[in-house]
Amino acid sequence: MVAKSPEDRMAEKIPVTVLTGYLGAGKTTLLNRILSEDHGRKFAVIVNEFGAIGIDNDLVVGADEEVFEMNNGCICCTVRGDLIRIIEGLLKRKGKFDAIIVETTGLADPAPVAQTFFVDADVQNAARLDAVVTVADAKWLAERLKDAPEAKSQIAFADVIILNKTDLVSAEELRDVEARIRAINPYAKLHETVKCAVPINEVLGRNAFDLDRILEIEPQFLEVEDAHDHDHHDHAHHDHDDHHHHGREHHEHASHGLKHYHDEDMQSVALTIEGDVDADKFMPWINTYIQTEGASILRSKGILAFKDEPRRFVFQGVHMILDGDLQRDWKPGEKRVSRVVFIGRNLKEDEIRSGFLACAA
Ligand SMILES: Nc1nc2c(ncn2[C@@H]2O[C@H](COP(=O)(O)OP(=O)(O)OP(=O)(O)O)[C@@H](O)[C@H]2O)c(=O)[nH]1
Repeated sequence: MVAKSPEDRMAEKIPVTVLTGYLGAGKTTLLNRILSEDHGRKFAVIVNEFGAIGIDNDLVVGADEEVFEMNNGCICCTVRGDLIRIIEGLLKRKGKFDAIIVETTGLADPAPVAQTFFVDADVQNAARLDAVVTVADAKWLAERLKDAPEAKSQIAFADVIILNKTDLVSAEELRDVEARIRAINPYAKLHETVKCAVPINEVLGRNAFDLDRILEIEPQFLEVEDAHDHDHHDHAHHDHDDHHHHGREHHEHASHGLKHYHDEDMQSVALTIEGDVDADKFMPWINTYIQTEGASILRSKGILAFKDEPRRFVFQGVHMILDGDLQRDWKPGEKRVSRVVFIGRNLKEDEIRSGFLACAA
């Protein structure tokens, strides 16, 4: 038997794509595009979301794919252990799929996520980080670069950048945002898109993650600390039916020797009605609320059971722009519940709660 070259061993490792991008940029849109394409490959998908209510998982299409959900906080800190466990579990079933895709929450700093593939020995032996793919919102990125350090880190760490929603900006605005991206990351392959329309081969199988470049940005990338104290920023609270989640200030902390940033001002309000909602009450409420409070609501999503409607109503918004339609039927045996989640700064939680609960049918 001939000894295997390092290249051969590399090729045998399962490629992992980390899909990142700020809240609402289009990560799920890209993921769904990848999964719906006739690619003949089988993916395992890991989805991490901030809102703790399991809506993202529901919005991912794909009959064949296995979707693993991680809802208990941000992937870059509290649940990194979960990420390692899920990946180790997947690696034991090698051969069942061709690649792993990790969709992080919009609020994750990708550095510690990427680091997972270099500091955990079992993961490192069997998986390789293929690329960090960052979806950027052409309309909002410039604003987020000013007030959200995660957004900047996502751009800095990207091997591939999908500059999405170009339909929402002028040619001049597009040049401006592109220049801002290039000032942070001159290396990444950049694609301008509407609805993340990009050939799948531009996103997967890139073999693009460049450790040397990352060490230039983040010299401590490979340093590992044993002790790992997260008590001071346990930012997921789960009370009764509703979940909320907040902090006070921009917060920087070290994890595994790596500095990373957290926007502790960001909060989410997630609410559930155990049953139907009256569409004639809900639609005017959500439209008005989003128009008046959209500046502070970065992201909104919901899956609703409308009275006398066999299909699920799914809506989502980024600031003031709302999308919603009736999608598939509620399945037999599937419990008709109505769930919404709002993510933003200084959310008026009581107002949102009373407004939503008043829409119950
Ligand atoms: N106008 C416009 N809207 C888009 C485009 N791409 C996606 N959207 C819409 O933007 C919203 C957010 O898209 P998602 O793919 O859910 O974004 P995301 O990054 O997964 O969001 P989070 O997981 O909440 O961070 C949805 O309503 C999409 O339909 C685009 O190119 N143009």
